[in-house]
Amino acid sequence: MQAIQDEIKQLTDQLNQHNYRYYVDDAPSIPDVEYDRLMRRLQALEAEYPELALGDSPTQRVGGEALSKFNQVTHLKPMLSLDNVFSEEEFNAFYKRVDDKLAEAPAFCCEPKLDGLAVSILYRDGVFERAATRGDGTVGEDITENVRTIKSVPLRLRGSGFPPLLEVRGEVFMPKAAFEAVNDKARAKGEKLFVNPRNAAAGSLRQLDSKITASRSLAFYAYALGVVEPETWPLAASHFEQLMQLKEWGCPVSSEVKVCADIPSVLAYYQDILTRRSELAYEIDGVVLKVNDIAQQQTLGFVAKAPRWATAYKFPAQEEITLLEGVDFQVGRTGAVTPVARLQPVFVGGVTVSNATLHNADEIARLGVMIGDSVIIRRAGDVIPQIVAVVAEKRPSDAQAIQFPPQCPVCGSDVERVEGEAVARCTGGLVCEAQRKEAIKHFASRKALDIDGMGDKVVEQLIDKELVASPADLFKLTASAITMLDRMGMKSATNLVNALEAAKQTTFARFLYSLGIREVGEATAANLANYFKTLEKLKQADAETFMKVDDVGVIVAQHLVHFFEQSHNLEVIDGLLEAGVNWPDIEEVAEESLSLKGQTWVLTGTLTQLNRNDAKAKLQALGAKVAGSVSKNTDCLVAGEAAGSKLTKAQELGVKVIDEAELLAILGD
Ligand SMILES: NC(=O)c1ccc[n+]([C@@H]2O[C@H](COP(=O)([O-])OP(=O)(O)OC[C@H]3O[C@@H](n4cnc5c(N)ncnc54)[C@H](O)[C@@H]3O)[C@@H](O)[C@H]2O)c1
Ligand SMILES: [Zn+2]
Repeated sequence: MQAIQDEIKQLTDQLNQHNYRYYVDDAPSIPDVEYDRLMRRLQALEAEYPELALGDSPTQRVGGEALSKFNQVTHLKPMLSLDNVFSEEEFNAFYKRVDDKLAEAPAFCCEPKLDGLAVSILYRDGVFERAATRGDGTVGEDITENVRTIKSVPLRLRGSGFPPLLEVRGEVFMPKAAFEAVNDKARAKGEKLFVNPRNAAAGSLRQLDSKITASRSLAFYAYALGVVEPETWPLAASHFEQLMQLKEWGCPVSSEVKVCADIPSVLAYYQDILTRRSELAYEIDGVVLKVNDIAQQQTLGFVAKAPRWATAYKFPAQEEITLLEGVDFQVGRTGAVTPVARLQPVFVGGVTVSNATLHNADEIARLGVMIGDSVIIRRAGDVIPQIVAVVAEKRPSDAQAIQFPPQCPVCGSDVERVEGEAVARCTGGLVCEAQRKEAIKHFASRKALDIDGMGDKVVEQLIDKELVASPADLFKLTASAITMLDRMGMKSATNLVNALEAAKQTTFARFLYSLGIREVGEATAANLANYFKTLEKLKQADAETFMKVDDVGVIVAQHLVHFFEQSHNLEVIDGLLEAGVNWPDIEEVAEESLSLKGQTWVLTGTLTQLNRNDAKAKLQALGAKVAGSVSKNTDCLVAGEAAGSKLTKAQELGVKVIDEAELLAILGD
């Protein structure tokens, strides 16, 4: 008996604490299902041992206290909660309880259970007068100014026939799109996110500054009449007709509201809404089933905190609680190292979830999550499962911080995280199995070694069939090996071998670019080639020397140093040189003797003989800077075929313009 008493006390305290966080702070620390489990346990104990129920039992009370920062409003008629059922069996039991008390079988008005918060809005002579939260059901908070900002709430009723005093009750909620937008904004600022649209709606509505509420895109659906004065005012005799009446007066009502006459049609309604749940523009957590006939409702009456004539038939939860057992690190095809949460498997959103992405180090820091923590998982619709919060009070004493591995779990290369960047990356682009396909696609691409016929599909097959593991392997391919690929005859295979042979003849700039060093694009590669002239000199450079090159700042310099420090990268380079990749020497010319030294050139239109990148590299080799747009500082514009706005601008500014033939002459080609 003592044990039961202790458990009741513990559950009561716990639930009251959770109520406070949920209703007062708008910041629940456990998911609703967990709360519902605790509540059901307490209800079961109190039913068995009524004498042990405590005076402050949450089973007997609605919601939470009204916040004192708002003016308080006493409701003219209490705002109650709803009982709930979680299964067809429980629904049948509810139906039976209702049916037993009625002379005639009930029909139900079925409505989506919007996941927001209840508000009461008073209209006097059709004019919006006052709005309040439900609060503890008796006393709510005055949020008139905030509700006034919600566009779907009418400030004046339409038409005629409304009573002199009309209370409209309904749900204020945040549509899914607005929820995503609010959280995206908060994420960008590194602020705390709202766990779900309900919390976002509650947090946005219960603001002292109604400007904040106005900025949050809240919406409203009416779902009931409250007080009507005079009481004798003629009203429709069914709940559904009353809702349609509200709609005529200008109050928005969900278009999903429907009357179902028997059990099978109620169950079909439930299934239908559940199936379409993820398509709806707003979050719902079930359907609400209300005895439609008002006279029947009156016969049934109320229990402590809810009507007997209605119930919420809840959907499977989209948020659950589980344990973070560990974190694995996955390497993506671009080298991004992504932490993936390994979870104790949990059934949520209709599936069993055992993994969730943790995105990156910033996300881990924002959540403050540790291994061993209890975490709240959210899986809504087809969206990938997310860890939305940590249940701080459940943290075990041996919880461990999440450490990013210093080395790539796939290839062992260093993992680097550049300051100011969220993503950590494996630096072994050329050797990392995870990145192999992307690295070799890049190596073969047009601006790199430009291997004709070596498209993405070909690269993927070469790697999948294990014909190629590193760039140097490409040059060992024989035509007969290549014919093993899909749709590769002897002729195309021979062409590809020839293209590989031709691609060995390259330029130093292209070669550097082909290595895929982070943030070394073609322009930077060209600048590096021109500056260092030889691979030997470049390999030995330190960060300071790299930074003397145009376009190379601290970060790129670090990437370069890091790249050439790692022996496996040097091995790949040696392999390529051995395979015969070569380039003409860049002549050691005195800087001053460069013919285009100090000039700024711009290329536009289509060049027919040279490709744009080669033209650029050659101009740079002569000392010119090649810019992307024309300004008064431009020395010369090369206008290819079909040149457009840049040509017009150059002419306007009086900049010298030449065509491709003249360019070729200057380049000496
Ligand atoms: N996670 C937590 O810590 C925590 C704490 C407290 C409460 N809760 C959650 O809140 C629930 C209890 O809250 P509650 O008392 O507000 O009950 P409820 O949300 O289960 O049901 C009543 C409410 O449903 C809403 N509603 C939506 N659509 C409606 C419609 N068409 N017709 C009528 N009402 C509609 C109204 O706001 C009404 O007040 C719990 O079951 C739990 O899931 C969670
Ligand atoms: Zn790697």
